[in-house]
Amino acid sequence: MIKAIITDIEGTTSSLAFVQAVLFPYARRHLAEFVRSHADDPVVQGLLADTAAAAGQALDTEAAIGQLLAWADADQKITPLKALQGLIWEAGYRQGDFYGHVYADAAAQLQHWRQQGLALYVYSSGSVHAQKLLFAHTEYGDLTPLFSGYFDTLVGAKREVAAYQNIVAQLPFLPSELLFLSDIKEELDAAQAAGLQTVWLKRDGGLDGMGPHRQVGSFAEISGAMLAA
Ligand SMILES: CSCCC(=O)C(=O)COP(=O)(O)O
Ligand SMILES: [Mg+2]
Repeated sequence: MIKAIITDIEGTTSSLAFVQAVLFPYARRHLAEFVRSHADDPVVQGLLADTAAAAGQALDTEAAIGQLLAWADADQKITPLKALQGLIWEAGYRQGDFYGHVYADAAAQLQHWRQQGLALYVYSSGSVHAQKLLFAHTEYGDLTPLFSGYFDTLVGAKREVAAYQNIVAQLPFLPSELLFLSDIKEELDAAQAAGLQTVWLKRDGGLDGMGPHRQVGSFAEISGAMLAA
């Protein structure tokens, strides 16, 4: 029986288009100026050091900016880039430049599950800070009170089994009591290999019922029977 649900964001609770066409371009547009204007901020300095280390570069602000932009263009889920994106989006949310997109079916079902006593968690490549910002600024209001915890790439990459094992180690549930929701098959494969139950969100259709993961087109199709299994 499922006791807790862990959800992905992009393509699962929230539209791919919002992340790809709103969030990522906003962060890219402001990245160089943000880094230069926060060069004295110890948090940003730490992220630049992490960038140089990950890239095998000497520590240099302009070289780090170039590397971060290259990772952003390739949608590389490198931890210092994801952390920096979160810091840049904070200003965007605060100024009302955009809302955090959450599908209506996801907002409704998350509230329903919470009322039923299920624990809810997020696992996204976006930093925990970015996750909280998104769910705090939705058109349905602040959804962060629904969640008991957040995980990002600090537990590992989403296609690696070890990441899900690390999450399980931090939660008071058996792996089989956890349901992981994602739009990416490789993430679901990794979660399943760690013993979690899985549901594949296929929001663009193409449900074929094939393979090891149950498939749905929206959160509304995640039935009580799936949670009782
Ligand atoms: C936290 S919102 C931005 C999502 C993001 O940065 C990203 O890379 C998408 O990753 P996900 O694991 O949610 O598919
Ligand atoms: Mg996703």
